Amino acid sequence: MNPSVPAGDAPIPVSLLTGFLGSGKTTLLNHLITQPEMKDTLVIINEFGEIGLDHLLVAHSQEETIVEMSSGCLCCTIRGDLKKTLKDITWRFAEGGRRKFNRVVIETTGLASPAPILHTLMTDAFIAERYRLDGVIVTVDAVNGMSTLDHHEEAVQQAAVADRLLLTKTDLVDAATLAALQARLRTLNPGARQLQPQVGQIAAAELLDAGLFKPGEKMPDVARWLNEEAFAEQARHGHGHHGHHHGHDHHHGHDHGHDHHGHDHEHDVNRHDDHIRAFCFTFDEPIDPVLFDEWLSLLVGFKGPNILRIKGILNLKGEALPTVIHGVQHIFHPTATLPQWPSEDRRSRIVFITRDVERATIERSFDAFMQAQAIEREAREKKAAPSY
Ligand SMILES: Nc1nc2c(ncn2[C@@H]2O[C@H](COP(=O)(O)OP(=O)(O)OP(=O)(O)O)[C@@H](O)[C@H]2O)c(=O)[nH]1
Repeated sequence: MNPSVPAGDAPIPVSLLTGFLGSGKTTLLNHLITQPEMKDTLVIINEFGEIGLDHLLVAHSQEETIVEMSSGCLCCTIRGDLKKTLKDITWRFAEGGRRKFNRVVIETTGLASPAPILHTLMTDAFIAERYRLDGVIVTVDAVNGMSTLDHHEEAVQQAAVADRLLLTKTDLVDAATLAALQARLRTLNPGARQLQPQVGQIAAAELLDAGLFKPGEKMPDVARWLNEEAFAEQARHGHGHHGHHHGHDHHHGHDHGHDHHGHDHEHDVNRHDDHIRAFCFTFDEPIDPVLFDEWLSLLVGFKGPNILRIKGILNLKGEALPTVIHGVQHIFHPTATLPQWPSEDRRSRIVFITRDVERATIERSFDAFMQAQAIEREAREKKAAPSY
């Protein structure tokens, strides 16, 4: 982050709304756009060229339809390239030289992993300078959620990178079904806040400003953002990643004509989740910034696609102030220095959500790297020292 960027030019927060087909994204958006908090928000509905998605808010979803809501929220549907749209809108939605929006919500089709969109936001120089990811909001249908997670890896990936997990259609399931889904999602992604909109009804404030930096806020709420407590809590309960809901009958008794999973698929349950790990690392001692950077580059170089998300606060040697890191797979937001430590706790803390990467692998790679570097340094120092 560049602190010299004047406040007026602060990057525009972008929320990504995604979730499996029919999980309630449109219903949610229809409620959101009427709220005063959404004034000056540009909602982009990115259909990736798909047809037949019937969006209530745009009666005829022709290419580039733009609708202005009475709340002041602007909505447009795009079929093309999101990158191009994000570039175009900075001037297309301007009046008298002033941008007409100060926040963007992107709703995307439910079938994809969100990683490519997150990468677009973080890597394209033009976009990364003007926009910043505020949060990933994922709708999970309480009726079909279990089955969707069982059968579609993209759904597992969506849940794993979410900042907010919205459990929709909870009115249609019993308490045990809901509890099992909540527990499964908590295992996948302990840090995400779980919320339950009722037929799309939820306050926009619950979803927006999910990122580290809030407009107008000097000191970000690191504890809320990192939520490492939730990771620790999850580890204490210790059921890690295996079939904690196996014994439950998540048949919910409603016949929606879709539910033929259950007993005969029991062995398949959780097969995608089995790959996902969520854990938090702490380092008591300040970390050498150069070594840390090298280690992290190595790690993401080898394991990049499987490191789904990293968030962390670092105590770097020689730095009085904490540094925050935030990455999605091998792509990192520019690191930021916070104006002060958020609490007495000066340890470095990093939360990881990974796929097929064990906590021990990361731990060992860190230790091995640091040790190897220490040995090399010692050897160099010996060489340099005068011999008597
Ligand atoms: N009972 C109930 N129905 C809901 C709820 N939320 C959404 N629905 C219904 O679920 C269906 C699908 O919702 P949509 O909002 O269209 O879902 P979507 O994710 O936008 O769907 P796609 O854009 O096709 O991926 C609609 O018939 C909604 O009315 C809820 O909380 N309770």
